[in-house]
Amino acid sequence: MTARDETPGTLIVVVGPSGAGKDSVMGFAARHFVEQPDILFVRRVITRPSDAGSEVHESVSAAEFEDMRRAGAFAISWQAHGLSYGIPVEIAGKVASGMTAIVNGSRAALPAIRAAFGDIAVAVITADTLVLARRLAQRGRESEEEVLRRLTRQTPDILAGPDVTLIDNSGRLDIAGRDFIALVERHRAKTHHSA
Ligand SMILES: Nc1ncnc2c1ncn2[C@@H]1O[C@H](COP(=O)(O)OP(=O)(O)OP(=O)(O)O)[C@@H](O)[C@H]1O
Ligand SMILES: O=P(O)(O)OC[C@H]1O[C@H](OP(=O)(O)O)[C@H](O)[C@@H]1O
Repeated sequence: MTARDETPGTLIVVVGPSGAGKDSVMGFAARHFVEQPDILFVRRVITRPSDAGSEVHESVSAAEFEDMRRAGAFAISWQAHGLSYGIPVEIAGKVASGMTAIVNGSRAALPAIRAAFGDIAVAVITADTLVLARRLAQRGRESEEEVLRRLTRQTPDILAGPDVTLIDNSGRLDIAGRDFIALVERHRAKTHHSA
Protein backbone atom coordinates (compact mmCIF):
# COMPACT_ATOMS: atom_id res chain seq x y z
CA MET A 1 0.00 0.00 0.00
CA THR A 2 1.39 3.42 -0.90
CA ALA A 3 1.28 6.53 1.25
CA ARG A 4 -1.29 7.95 -1.19
CA ASP A 5 -3.62 5.08 -0.37
CA GLU A 6 -3.23 5.90 3.31
CA THR A 7 -3.63 9.68 3.02
CA PRO A 8 -7.03 10.83 1.81
CA GLY A 9 -5.87 14.23 0.50
CA THR A 10 -2.97 15.47 -1.60
CA LEU A 11 -0.39 18.22 -1.27
CA ILE A 12 0.33 19.68 -4.71
CA VAL A 13 3.69 21.44 -4.67
CA VAL A 14 4.20 24.04 -7.40
CA VAL A 15 7.85 24.61 -8.33
CA GLY A 16 9.89 25.98 -11.21
CA PRO A 17 12.31 28.73 -12.08
CA SER A 18 11.76 32.25 -10.88
CA GLY A 19 9.53 34.11 -13.34
CA ALA A 20 7.96 30.97 -14.86
CA GLY A 21 4.61 32.02 -13.45
CA LYS A 22 3.99 29.83 -10.39
CA ASP A 23 2.03 32.54 -8.56
CA SER A 24 0.18 33.54 -11.75
CA VAL A 25 -0.86 29.95 -12.56
CA MET A 26 -1.92 29.38 -8.94
CA GLY A 27 -3.87 32.64 -8.99
CA PHE A 28 -5.67 31.56 -12.18
CA ALA A 29 -6.61 28.25 -10.53
CA ALA A 30 -7.60 29.95 -7.27
CA ARG A 31 -10.14 32.07 -9.17
CA HIS A 32 -11.50 28.88 -10.78
CA PHE A 33 -11.76 27.00 -7.47
CA VAL A 34 -13.09 29.92 -5.43
CA GLU A 35 -15.44 28.78 -2.62
CA GLN A 36 -14.57 25.09 -3.14
CA PRO A 37 -14.07 23.97 0.48
CA ASP A 38 -11.93 20.92 -0.36
CA ILE A 39 -9.34 22.95 -2.33
CA LEU A 40 -6.91 24.98 -0.24
CA PHE A 41 -4.36 27.48 -1.53
CA VAL A 42 -1.72 27.61 1.20
CA ARG A 43 -0.65 31.00 2.53
CA ARG A 44 3.11 30.83 3.12
CA VAL A 45 4.95 32.61 5.93
CA ILE A 46 7.81 34.65 4.38
CA THR A 47 10.33 37.16 5.67
CA ARG A 48 9.33 39.51 2.83
CA PRO A 49 7.27 42.71 3.11
CA SER A 50 3.59 42.06 2.43
CA ASP A 51 3.38 44.72 -0.29
CA ALA A 52 6.06 43.04 -2.46
CA GLY A 53 4.62 41.08 -5.38
CA SER A 54 1.30 39.39 -6.03
CA GLU A 55 1.60 36.47 -3.62
CA VAL A 56 -0.59 36.84 -0.56
CA HIS A 57 1.64 35.63 2.25
CA GLU A 58 2.04 36.16 5.98
CA SER A 59 4.88 38.61 6.30
CA VAL A 60 7.11 38.27 9.38
CA SER A 61 10.51 39.53 10.50
CA ALA A 62 13.52 37.18 10.56
CA ALA A 63 13.31 37.05 14.38
CA GLU A 64 9.58 36.26 14.30
CA PHE A 65 10.19 33.53 11.70
CA GLU A 66 12.85 31.91 13.89
CA ASP A 67 10.57 32.03 16.94
CA MET A 68 7.78 30.40 14.91
CA ARG A 69 10.13 27.73 13.55
CA ARG A 70 11.36 26.85 17.04
CA ALA A 71 7.80 26.69 18.34
CA GLY A 72 6.92 24.13 15.64
CA ALA A 73 4.72 26.44 13.58
CA PHE A 74 5.97 25.00 10.26
CA ALA A 75 5.48 21.60 8.64
CA ILE A 76 8.54 22.53 6.61
CA SER A 77 10.65 25.64 6.10
CA TRP A 78 13.51 26.62 3.79
CA GLN A 79 15.69 29.52 2.78
CA ALA A 80 16.33 31.00 -0.69
CA HIS A 81 17.15 34.40 -2.18
CA GLY A 82 18.07 35.65 1.32
CA LEU A 83 14.51 34.98 2.54
CA SER A 84 12.94 32.34 4.80
CA TYR A 85 9.76 30.52 3.78
CA GLY A 86 7.49 28.33 5.91
CA ILE A 87 4.46 26.11 5.30
CA PRO A 88 2.13 26.24 8.34
CA VAL A 89 2.05 23.00 10.31
CA GLU A 90 -1.78 22.89 10.12
CA ILE A 91 -1.54 21.99 6.42
CA ALA A 92 -0.47 18.40 7.17
CA GLY A 93 -3.70 17.82 9.14
CA LYS A 94 -5.82 19.35 6.39
CA VAL A 95 -4.27 17.04 3.78
CA ALA A 96 -4.73 14.08 6.11
CA SER A 97 -8.40 15.00 6.44
CA GLY A 98 -8.89 14.79 2.66
CA MET A 99 -8.24 18.28 1.34
CA THR A 100 -6.29 19.03 -1.82
CA ALA A 101 -3.77 21.67 -0.71
CA ILE A 102 -1.73 23.67 -3.20
CA VAL A 103 1.50 25.39 -2.22
CA ASN A 104 4.23 27.36 -3.94
CA GLY A 105 7.28 25.25 -3.04
CA SER A 106 10.97 25.17 -3.84
CA ARG A 107 12.95 22.88 -6.13
CA ALA A 108 15.82 22.80 -3.62
CA ALA A 109 13.47 21.98 -0.74
CA LEU A 110 11.58 19.19 -2.56
CA PRO A 111 13.40 16.33 -0.80
CA ALA A 112 12.56 17.89 2.59
CA ILE A 113 8.96 18.52 1.52
CA ARG A 114 8.62 14.90 0.40
CA ALA A 115 10.10 13.74 3.71
CA ALA A 116 7.65 15.89 5.67
CA PHE A 117 4.49 15.09 3.68
CA GLY A 118 5.15 11.63 2.19
CA ASP A 119 3.39 11.17 -1.12
CA ILE A 120 2.99 14.54 -2.85
CA ALA A 121 2.26 15.73 -6.39
CA VAL A 122 4.74 18.10 -8.02
CA ALA A 123 3.73 20.61 -10.71
CA VAL A 124 6.78 22.05 -12.46
CA ILE A 125 5.91 25.35 -14.15
CA THR A 126 8.43 26.14 -16.88
CA ALA A 127 9.07 28.86 -19.44
CA ASP A 128 11.81 29.56 -21.97
CA THR A 129 14.85 31.34 -20.52
CA LEU A 130 14.33 34.51 -22.57
CA VAL A 131 10.72 34.64 -21.40
CA LEU A 132 11.88 34.28 -17.77
CA ALA A 133 14.34 37.16 -18.15
CA ARG A 134 11.75 39.42 -19.75
CA ARG A 135 9.09 38.66 -17.14
CA LEU A 136 11.38 39.18 -14.16
CA ALA A 137 12.58 42.50 -15.58
CA GLN A 138 9.00 43.61 -16.25
CA ARG A 139 7.75 42.49 -12.83
CA GLY A 140 10.28 44.81 -11.22
CA ARG A 141 10.11 43.21 -7.76
CA GLU A 142 13.88 42.61 -7.63
CA SER A 143 16.95 44.63 -8.61
CA GLU A 144 18.76 43.77 -11.88
CA GLU A 145 21.46 42.04 -9.85
CA GLU A 146 18.91 39.95 -7.96
CA VAL A 147 17.13 39.05 -11.21
CA LEU A 148 20.44 37.79 -12.61
CA ARG A 149 21.02 35.71 -9.47
CA ARG A 150 17.52 34.22 -9.81
CA LEU A 151 18.06 33.37 -13.50
CA THR A 152 21.35 31.60 -12.78
CA ARG A 153 20.29 29.86 -9.53
CA GLN A 154 21.52 26.26 -9.50
CA THR A 155 18.90 23.76 -8.37
CA PRO A 156 18.66 19.97 -8.38
CA ASP A 157 17.23 18.31 -11.49
CA ILE A 158 13.64 17.53 -10.53
CA LEU A 159 12.04 17.19 -13.94
CA ALA A 160 11.68 13.41 -13.78
CA GLY A 161 9.69 11.23 -11.42
CA PRO A 162 6.31 9.55 -11.17
CA ASP A 163 4.87 12.39 -9.08
CA VAL A 164 6.07 15.17 -11.43
CA THR A 165 3.93 16.95 -14.07
CA LEU A 166 5.47 19.59 -16.37
CA ILE A 167 3.38 22.62 -17.35
CA ASP A 168 4.80 25.01 -19.94
CA ASN A 169 3.79 28.62 -19.27
CA SER A 170 5.89 30.21 -22.05
CA GLY A 171 2.68 31.21 -23.80
CA ARG A 172 -0.73 32.32 -22.64
CA LEU A 173 -1.56 32.14 -18.94
CA ASP A 174 -5.00 30.66 -19.52
CA ILE A 175 -3.49 27.67 -21.37
CA ALA A 176 -1.06 26.80 -18.54
CA GLY A 177 -3.76 27.69 -16.00
CA ARG A 178 -6.21 25.21 -17.50
CA ASP A 179 -3.51 22.48 -17.57
CA PHE A 180 -2.93 23.11 -13.87
CA ILE A 181 -6.65 23.04 -13.07
CA ALA A 182 -6.85 19.65 -14.82
CA LEU A 183 -4.01 18.37 -12.63
CA VAL A 184 -5.80 19.54 -9.48
CA GLU A 185 -9.03 17.89 -10.65
CA ARG A 186 -7.21 14.57 -11.21
CA HIS A 187 -5.96 14.55 -7.62
CA ARG A 188 -9.31 15.69 -6.31
CA ALA A 189 -10.98 12.77 -8.11
CA LYS A 190 -8.58 10.32 -6.45
CA THR A 191 -9.64 11.71 -3.07
CA HIS A 192 -13.31 11.29 -3.87
CA HIS A 193 -12.79 7.74 -5.12
CA SER A 194 -10.89 6.69 -1.99
CA ALA A 195 -13.50 8.25 0.33
N1 LIG B 1 1.62 33.35 -19.28
C1 LIG B 1 2.06 34.58 -18.97
N2 LIG B 1 2.09 35.55 -19.91
C2 LIG B 1 2.57 36.79 -19.61
N3 LIG B 1 3.05 37.17 -18.40
C3 LIG B 1 3.04 36.24 -17.43
C4 LIG B 1 2.55 34.91 -17.65
N4 LIG B 1 2.70 34.21 -16.49
C5 LIG B 1 3.23 35.08 -15.60
N5 LIG B 1 3.44 36.29 -16.15
C6 LIG B 1 4.06 37.46 -15.51
O1 LIG B 1 5.43 37.12 -15.27
C7 LIG B 1 5.89 37.62 -14.02
C8 LIG B 1 6.37 36.43 -13.17
O2 LIG B 1 5.24 35.65 -12.80
P1 LIG B 1 5.07 35.06 -11.33
O3 LIG B 1 5.38 36.10 -10.30
O4 LIG B 1 3.74 34.40 -11.30
O5 LIG B 1 6.24 33.97 -11.38
P2 LIG B 1 6.82 33.01 -10.24
O6 LIG B 1 7.20 31.74 -10.89
O7 LIG B 1 5.87 32.94 -9.10
O8 LIG B 1 8.13 33.79 -9.85
P3 LIG B 1 8.96 33.80 -8.48
O9 LIG B 1 9.44 32.42 -8.20
O10 LIG B 1 10.09 34.75 -8.76
O11 LIG B 1 8.02 34.33 -7.41
C9 LIG B 1 4.72 38.38 -13.41
O12 LIG B 1 4.87 39.74 -13.66
C10 LIG B 1 3.48 37.81 -14.15
O13 LIG B 1 2.45 38.74 -14.24
O1 LIG C 1 14.68 28.07 -6.72
P1 LIG C 1 13.78 27.19 -5.90
O2 LIG C 1 14.50 26.38 -4.85
O3 LIG C 1 12.87 26.35 -6.73
O4 LIG C 1 12.79 28.18 -5.14
C1 LIG C 1 13.26 29.06 -4.16
C2 LIG C 1 12.18 29.97 -3.70
O5 LIG C 1 11.96 30.93 -4.73
C3 LIG C 1 10.62 31.15 -4.93
O6 LIG C 1 10.20 32.14 -4.04
P2 LIG C 1 9.89 33.65 -4.39
O7 LIG C 1 8.41 33.77 -4.16
O8 LIG C 1 10.30 33.92 -5.80
O9 LIG C 1 10.68 34.47 -3.41
C4 LIG C 1 9.99 29.84 -4.60
O10 LIG C 1 8.66 30.02 -4.24
C5 LIG C 1 10.84 29.27 -3.49
O11 LIG C 1 10.35 29.54 -2.21
